[in-house]
Amino acid sequence: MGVEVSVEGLTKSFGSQNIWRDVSLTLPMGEVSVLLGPSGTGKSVFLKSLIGLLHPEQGSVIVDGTDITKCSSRELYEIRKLFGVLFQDGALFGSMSLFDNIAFPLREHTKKKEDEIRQNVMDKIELVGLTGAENKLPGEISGGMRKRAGLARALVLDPQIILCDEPDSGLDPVRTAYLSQLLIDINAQIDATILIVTHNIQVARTVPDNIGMLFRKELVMFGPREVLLTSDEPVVEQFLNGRRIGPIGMSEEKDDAQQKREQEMVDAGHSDGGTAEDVRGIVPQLQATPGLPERKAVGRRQARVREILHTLPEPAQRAIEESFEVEDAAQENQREAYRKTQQQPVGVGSGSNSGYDETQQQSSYQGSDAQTEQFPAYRAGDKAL
Ligand SMILES: Nc1ncnc2c1ncn2[C@@H]1O[C@H](COP(=O)(O)OP(=O)(O)OP(=O)(O)O)[C@@H](O)[C@H]1O
Repeated sequence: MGVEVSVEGLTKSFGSQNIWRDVSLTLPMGEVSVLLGPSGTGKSVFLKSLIGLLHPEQGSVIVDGTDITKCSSRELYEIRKLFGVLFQDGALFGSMSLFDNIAFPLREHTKKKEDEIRQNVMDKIELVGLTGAENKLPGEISGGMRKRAGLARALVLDPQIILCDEPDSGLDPVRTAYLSQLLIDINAQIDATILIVTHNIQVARTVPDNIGMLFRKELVMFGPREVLLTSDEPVVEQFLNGRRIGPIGMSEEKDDAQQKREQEMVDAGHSDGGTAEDVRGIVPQLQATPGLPERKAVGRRQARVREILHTLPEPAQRAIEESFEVEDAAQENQREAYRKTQQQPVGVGSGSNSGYDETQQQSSYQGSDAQTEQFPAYRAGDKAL
């Protein structure tokens, strides 16, 4: 089960360069959250601050009751075991095979025997669709494969908190869709608290329970995904639609005069670079693959959000009510499909029509062959990625 991460008044600078200030948010236990923000706003710095790799000057980060900004290095070492982190570039050791890279945390942090380590590592390799590539060096595989190897390594200690820094960067849209599904399925199976940093709007719209956004050295919002997705804040609207027109510039700060000049060009018929379609608004959140347990986070989040509903903007309130209806129906389907996988098959020829379908049965997160069905293309061969 995941643990809550509570950030209060966090401020980080490098020398005289302030990155962000007074950031407060809570990653609810077992929920999936996404952090958005233009390049250079300090999203990676934020992730690194959550695991104590960087040291903010002010504020606190409470993980499982411990403030990691103030604890001893021994306590920090223990707390870090709760985390699985997928760094932006996979952060693999170039001289080690994928197998040894993925085994590294187990050899470093546990006393498991080699045959147990092998089993665990091969399970994770299969989970992310890298079977057959375990003996390759990171330099011999594609960027997308490195990313998946990094995810396998992040999962190998069965983390309670998973941090993913741009898991989709370098992946094509189809592989990104598989990765999104994989993250939701992992959440359903181990109920881990997940934070994903991404620029991918499709991921932001379909994966998380909560979304936050960093801009101009501040957290401009963080909350239920419907709040940001229905927001008419200019910065949110511009970011979601990928337009040049708005407060975000090529460098982060854009002054009023530049905004005015660009608006005049667009008014005169020049494209603003965005899609014609407005991509704000709610689309259904991804559900766990049928046959897996329901995501426990869904019910907990509904209870939590109901309590704060009256404090949210009107459009978000409406969108949340609608989301709840869709979620309730989807959860019921999920439960029903899961129940079927749990039923014992009745003897052949007994005339049973229990609906049990062995081909649908999915085993658990640990070593499931069925899990890799989420990566059929990968199973067919990893050359493509
Ligand atoms: N160790 C460091 N020392 C000094 N400056 C740093 C360090 N790490 C990051 N920075 C600076 O902090 C700022 C934010 O960097 P960060 O990588 O967190 O941005 P980001 O929002 O993740 O960007 P992107 O979306 O492009 O990955 C940048 O200006 C970067 O140069």
